[in-house]
Amino acid sequence: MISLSASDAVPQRPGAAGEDASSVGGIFSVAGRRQRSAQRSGYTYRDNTGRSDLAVSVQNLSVTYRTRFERVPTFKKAITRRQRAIMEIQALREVTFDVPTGTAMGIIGSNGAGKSTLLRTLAGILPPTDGRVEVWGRASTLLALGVGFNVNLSGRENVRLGGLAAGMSKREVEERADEIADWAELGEFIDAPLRTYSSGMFSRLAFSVAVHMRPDILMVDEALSAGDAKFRAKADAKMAELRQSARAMFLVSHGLGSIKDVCNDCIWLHKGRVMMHGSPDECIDAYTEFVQVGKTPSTMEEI
Ligand SMILES: Nc1ncnc2c1ncn2[C@@H]1O[C@H](COP(=O)(O)OP(=O)(O)OP(=O)(O)O)[C@@H](O)[C@H]1O
Repeated sequence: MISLSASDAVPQRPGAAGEDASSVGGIFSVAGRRQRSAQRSGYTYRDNTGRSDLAVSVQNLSVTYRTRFERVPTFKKAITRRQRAIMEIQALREVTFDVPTGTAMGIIGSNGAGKSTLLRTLAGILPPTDGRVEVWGRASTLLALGVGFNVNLSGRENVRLGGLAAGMSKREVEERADEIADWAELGEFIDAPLRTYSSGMFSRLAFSVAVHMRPDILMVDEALSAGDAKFRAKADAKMAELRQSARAMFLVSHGLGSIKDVCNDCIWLHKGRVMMHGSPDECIDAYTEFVQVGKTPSTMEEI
């Protein structure tokens, strides 16, 4: 999983070489301003009334990260002159697919395949370097756990912050803050600063905020891994419920079992390219064969 805030990488796109990735996003939920901001760059957010058949359309999408770093090759050169270097990483290469309404799409692939990058681009957090992304409806994303949270604020205050950042009005946030806090089942910790939370408590709060946005499109990136068994069961039930009401759902996971359980469509990415788009069964079969692992209980949980 990647960190949104700590990155010095810049997703490269024509005419925008200096823009910082964090300026178009950086929190677990995206709506309104961020989606409109990304709109200028090949990402188009439309309201959910535009089309009934499609939730997302991705055409020839490429994303390249550009990272600047100081290179200090020798002691002598370090004294005389620092060298600046730029590293380019092509995270997605000409990715094309459509997502009909009602789809729960699993995204699988090895480490570094481009799964999180794809999700972040669909959410409008990263602008495409090339190609187009069209999204019909409000996306609520659960990308990296707790990214965007302020650890010095209480859980309740973060709920309000998260809601506003996700594009909810102040009234909506006030109306739903208690419900979100209750669902997370944090007891009196809800009023304690986040720095006192365990990672599982963090994940409960982040998940609760994301799913209570009543998103048209829900994006989940291995978010449930930190929760305990009871929380995972509750989160699974919530995801099943959302799958009925949301226009589409995306799930990135190394747990192939959850992809199989939750999803009805799948994409297998490898080195930024789509290797296969098909049913979860087909993609998991091809992927496990490709990486030469059997479908044992442990590999279905984690590859
Ligand atoms: N902020 C960044 N700056 C520079 N390169 C990045 C950044 N984030 C991702 N990358 C690179 O982009 C490629 C795709 O990364 P990404 O995180 O999308 O893969 P992933 O499939 O989600 O991996 P994992 O399963 O390990 O979480 C990798 O080569 C990675 O090194």
